Amino acid sequence: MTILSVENVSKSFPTAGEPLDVLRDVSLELAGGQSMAIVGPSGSGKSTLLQILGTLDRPDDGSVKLDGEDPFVLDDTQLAHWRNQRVGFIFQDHHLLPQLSVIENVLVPSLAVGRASADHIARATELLQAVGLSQRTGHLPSELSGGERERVAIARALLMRPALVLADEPTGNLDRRTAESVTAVLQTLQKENDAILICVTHSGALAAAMDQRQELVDGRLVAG
Ligand SMILES: Nc1ncnc2c1ncn2[C@@H]1O[C@H](COP(=O)(O)OP(=O)(O)OP(=O)(O)O)[C@@H](O)[C@H]1O
Repeated sequence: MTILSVENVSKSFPTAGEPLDVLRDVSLELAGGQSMAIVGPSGSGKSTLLQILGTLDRPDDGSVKLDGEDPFVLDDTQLAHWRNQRVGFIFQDHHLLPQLSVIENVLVPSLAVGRASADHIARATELLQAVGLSQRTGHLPSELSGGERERVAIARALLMRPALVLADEPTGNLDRRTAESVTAVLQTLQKENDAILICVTHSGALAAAMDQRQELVDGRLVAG
């Protein structure tokens, strides 16, 4: 079973005055199939933590390991490959490519390793069925509702069977009912794939749906 192990991660940003200590000794451990919400006020460092967990930014101190492997020892090319294979990202504004169809968007992570294979296409088709969009695979993102676009983003995040799925406000732009159904889809797919899911959110409903809740307070994680 996959284990995500985060130990004493710290991160500061320079300012005109004293450096801003955004994360101080953040530690957490999650196993495959588990989910965690990270809550906290605006500016408390939630996105910074998610960026570090996704290896898009590096900690100043501490370690992030997936199954005992430290991705930060890799060079940039190896790290990009590792991230593509191991981490799925879901953003509030979905980041779909407007000129690509729904299924092409889902297949984007497979393009980093060459052409989409028949297996990738079968997986994308399955995932689009699971998120309820099997009738919309040839449509453009502009032809979908906000909730449907977020479902495409969820399918795309899971294409490569990542061990870790990171979501930044995945329901932030959605009305309550749509948010509930998107949360249910995300959770079902996360559990079926035995992935670790970490959601950064201001939404009490999304946080309540996760197995665990942690709050970032003064750069430290406290049980929420
Ligand atoms: N690259 C950077 N350089 C300097 N300061 C940064 C950088 N990235 C983030 N910060 C600062 O670090 C703090 C934490 O930002 P972060 O985006 O992680 O907060 P957040 O909790 O995700 O906020 P929100 O809920 O509003 O998205 C903020 O004060 C922000 O201005």
